[in-house]
Amino acid sequence: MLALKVEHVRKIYPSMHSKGQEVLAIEDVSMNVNKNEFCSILGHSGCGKTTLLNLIAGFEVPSAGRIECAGKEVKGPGADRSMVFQDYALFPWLTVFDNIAFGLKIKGISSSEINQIVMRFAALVGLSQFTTHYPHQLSGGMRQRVSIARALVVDPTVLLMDEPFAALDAQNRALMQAEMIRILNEESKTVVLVTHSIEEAINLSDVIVVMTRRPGKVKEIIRVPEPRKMVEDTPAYLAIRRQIRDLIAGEHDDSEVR
Ligand SMILES: Nc1ncnc2c1ncn2[C@@H]1O[C@H](COP(=O)(O)OP(=O)(O)OP(=O)(O)O)[C@@H](O)[C@H]1O
Repeated sequence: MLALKVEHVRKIYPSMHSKGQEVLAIEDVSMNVNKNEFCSILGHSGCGKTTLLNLIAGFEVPSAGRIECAGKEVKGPGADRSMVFQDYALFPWLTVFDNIAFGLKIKGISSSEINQIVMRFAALVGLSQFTTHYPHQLSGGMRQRVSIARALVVDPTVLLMDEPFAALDAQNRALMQAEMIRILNEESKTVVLVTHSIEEAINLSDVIVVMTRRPGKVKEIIRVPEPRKMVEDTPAYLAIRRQIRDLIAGEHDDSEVR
């Protein structure tokens, strides 16, 4: 079953530098993500990865094409899609509990039910002991766990993640990748992840979309042979990493300002 359908999507922005000019960010992007699949988007800086994610989130409107989430056309932000940002985007004046509860309070759910759901998701991300803490009292990895719990608590059809682990050091990044696999084993979800890391994409994904340089188009869609079970440095792992590296390295700079 399809969770997400992106059909021939184009995005043109007005240029931030030259008045009257336009930037063609992505062109004719089509991709499907099945329910409970993990899809990563890889490509050079500026190829339009965040643009694509923002279009799926409904923060931006496509200049052409169409996006559907669970069969419904995306026309703006909605509770069926939640986003995890690189900088966590937590509310600093709210506790961990209230940050996680935020989306539920908007839905008008009773406080006893909210309590139950928040504690379940706090446990899922390993923060049961920290629900009364404030974001500034937490490490980067813990803040990102709060952000993931806050996004999952509303039971979105698609979880969108924009370089969620990029601000973490290498050790915490590896830890969060392992945590993500554990969380998804307990709480099946459709995920679209934007990342710069080929290894992160291989470790987490069922499917990897490699984009061309700007204007970003789909260069290749690669299925990971053994999703979330690939062992680093084995021949199969090295082969897929080489394939993706070659695809990205083979990209010449054909960026244009329209
Ligand atoms: N709001 C905007 N207005 C004008 N141009 C924009 C806007 N947002 C993005 N762009 C341009 O669109 C292109 C794609 O940007 P985008 O941030 O989507 O790329 P990216 O692949 O996510 O980059 P990075 O990997 O560096 O985060 C870039 O040339 C960028 O300058």
